[in-house]
Amino acid sequence: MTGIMIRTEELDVSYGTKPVLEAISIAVKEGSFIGILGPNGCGKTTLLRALSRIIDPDAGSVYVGDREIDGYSIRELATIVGAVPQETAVTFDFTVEEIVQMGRHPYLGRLSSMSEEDYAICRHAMEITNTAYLAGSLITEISGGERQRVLIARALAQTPRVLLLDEPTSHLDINHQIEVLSIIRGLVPEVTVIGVFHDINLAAYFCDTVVLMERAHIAAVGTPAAVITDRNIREIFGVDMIVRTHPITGRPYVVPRYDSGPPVDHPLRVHVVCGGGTGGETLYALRAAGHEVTAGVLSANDSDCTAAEGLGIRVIREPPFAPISHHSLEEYSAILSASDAVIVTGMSVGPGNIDNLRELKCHARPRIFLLSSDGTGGADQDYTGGEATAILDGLLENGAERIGSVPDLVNRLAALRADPA
Ligand SMILES: Nc1ncnc2c1ncn2[C@@H]1O[C@H](COP(=O)(O)OP(=O)(O)OP(=O)(O)O)[C@@H](O)[C@H]1O
Repeated sequence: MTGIMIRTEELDVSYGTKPVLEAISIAVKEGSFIGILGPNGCGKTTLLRALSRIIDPDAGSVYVGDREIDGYSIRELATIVGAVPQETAVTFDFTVEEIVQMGRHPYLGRLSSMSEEDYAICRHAMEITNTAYLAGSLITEISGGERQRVLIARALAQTPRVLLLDEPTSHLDINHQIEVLSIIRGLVPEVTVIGVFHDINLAAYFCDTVVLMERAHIAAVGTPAAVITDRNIREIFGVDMIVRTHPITGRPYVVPRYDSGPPVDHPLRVHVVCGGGTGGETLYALRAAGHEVTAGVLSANDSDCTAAEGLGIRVIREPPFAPISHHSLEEYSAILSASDAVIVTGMSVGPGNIDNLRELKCHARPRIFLLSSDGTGGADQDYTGGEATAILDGLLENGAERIGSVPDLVNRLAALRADPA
């Protein structure tokens, strides 16, 4: 054994005259969990089919262990490679138990029947996939999610060394997705697993290696962190996603960067002074309403800074725990001068961010809206010995408006855009 469990060399596959895989070369290490990702129709299922010899390539080779896949008998290959197909429709009235027992067929002689050991292996496969309670049910009379788990049990009953899974969790609810993938993860490293995923986050969490495909080709291979980047996602899936590192798992995860709303005529330039999570909803709503939004000055480790950057909003930022620099204040001052409106959220104000309010006090020109859920327009907490409260009170005396909710703010700015006077 080479340490490589399954590999392809320059694999070409086509359906009729349509090339679907072109010169695919991958090597899957024994005992690893590989996730294949890619847009619809890029060839993921076809690659799995080639790896299980369901289809023959036009050119190139598939190796299982040290041998070319064609060198195995069907029966021998089925003892090594188990596959769970994407299409789970089963039309014959077999019981769940019978379906799972089919997984033992490659091990049975022509006339021999199942041994005690075969039954025990099937029971174990059903236990770990939580399908034992369905044993006597007809496969045609259980839910799609249950059927998916039964087909995984059948593949496990083959006691394969390689498990190929085509969207193993597509019919499963979130609880069963995690349960089934945890079970499959638990089979590693005794079993080498190759799975097609549509859920990038599940692949990132469960897989050691991710293969990103793009129209018949492999675009990237590597650790989830190396492959799941905003650039790769944008280029391959054609969608803007926010890619972050999960604070607990250390794995990448993606969330959509939802579209800003349709472009509006004469958008307002709106600056948001926020912090500590008070600004996220406002930033999102103002951007969705089509305004040109800026934010800051914010500390780089503030969740509002993360939210602004995730939304593609220009943000004036300082390194974590650094005071607001002269340079940032200049930039902030220039933005305030150019803004049509400034929103101050009901954030906590302390020595680290009081300069935001001090600077704003000097800028009478833009419309100022003090947004707080209690409608008072005050700071959530004032850690400045009253200075922040005094500045906000002064702004109100000079015409700043109190706003009690984000929808009210959006409506107020819409009115302002329609009638700047
Ligand atoms: N049996 C077939 N005959 C002809 N064309 C096919 C056949 N199966 C798949 N195709 C085509 O081959 C291409 C690759 O299909 P494949 O199922 O491998 O893609 P996929 O990446 O798994 O897609 P999805 O994410 O939608 O499941 C697609 O354009 C598809 O329409």
